[in-house]
Amino acid sequence: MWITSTPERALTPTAIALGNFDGVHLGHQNVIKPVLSHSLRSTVVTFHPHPREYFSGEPCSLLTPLEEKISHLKKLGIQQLVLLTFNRELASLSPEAFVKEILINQLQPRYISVGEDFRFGYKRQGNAETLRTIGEQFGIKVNIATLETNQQQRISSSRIREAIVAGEIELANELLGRCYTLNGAIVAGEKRGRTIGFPTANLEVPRNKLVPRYGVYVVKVTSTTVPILDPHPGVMNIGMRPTVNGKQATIEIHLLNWTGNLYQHTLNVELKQFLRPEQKFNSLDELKNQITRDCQQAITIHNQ
Ligand SMILES: Cc1cc2nc3c(=O)[nH]c(=O)nc-3n(C[C@H](O)[C@H](O)[C@H](O)COP(=O)(O)O)c2cc1C
Ligand SMILES: Nc1ncnc2c1ncn2[C@@H]1O[C@H](COP(=O)(O)OP(=O)(O)O)[C@@H](O)[C@H]1O
Repeated sequence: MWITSTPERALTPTAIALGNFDGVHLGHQNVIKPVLSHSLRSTVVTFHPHPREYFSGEPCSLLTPLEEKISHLKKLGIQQLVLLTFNRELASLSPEAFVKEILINQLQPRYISVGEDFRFGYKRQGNAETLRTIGEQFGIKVNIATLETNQQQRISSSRIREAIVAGEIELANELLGRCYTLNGAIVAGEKRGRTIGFPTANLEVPRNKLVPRYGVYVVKVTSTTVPILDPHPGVMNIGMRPTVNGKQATIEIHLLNWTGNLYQHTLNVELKQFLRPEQKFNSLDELKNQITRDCQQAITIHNQ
């Protein structure tokens, strides 16, 4: 849901300012352009925690955890993110009560845009048309966006999640309209990588980030905290490292033809292609030979 709202009341329930309210940062171009008049702010409204988490009672892994969502929305020039706490009280509001108590009383929107399949209110009783009808009574224009499709199928987050879990990263990227990205800080590992000629930076992602299928990927890496070539090509292994009897899953990145220190820095890793599943090799030499081949394949793919 996207709402253009006035600023005074929008700071309840929880509003996260994404940028300068006098203007909008447009991605990396560093252009500041005033686009809104009459103090309206472009606002994205989302539920937090995710309704799926609320109903299942279990933490669920997400395509875009909150921090990452904020970063994407900032790049798009959205000025404010509003989080509605999804709890029993919110879930029990009728569609009319949701519109009046949450939207009208607190956000004061002038214009709302939702997707065709939007559902809201107790037991998902309200839909996009309901919102339009109720909105009209309050002078709010409701835009109903038609759904994007791919191969005649609706693009849904569950379809994207399935592709990521299956390692079908190119399909996931096509459906997302951008590359699936892992963000996090680089932490110390067992310092073995450097001894086999392939130092690998260990990435720590948020606990609720959906981790792709275990295996080796071609990646592109950017960072705002370290002067690496932007974006820099690399290879990434996700998994248990059976060759070295790893005890827990790690996400490790080797940057091609690069040396430097990445500890404590933050990397954004864009997944481009799945190369192969993880394997248990009989020796470190065999592993090293395979990683050499992975790097060669990655260079070919990057040059295409
Ligand atoms: C491109 C690439 C492919 C890898 N493939 C495998 C693999 O198939 N099997 C495996 O056990 N470990 C694999 N690894 C992980 C290595 O075992 C790991 O990087 C090495 O043990 C160094 O670990 P350290 O960073 O904790 O020192 C791979 C690493 C990279 C960078
Ligand atoms: N090309 C490179 N790719 C990834 N990390 C590199 C590279 N060159 C140097 N490094 C440094 O080496 C570290 C990884 O070395 P490694 O021996 O695998 O140690 P660790 O087990 O602590 O990850 C990285 O965190 C980074 O600081």
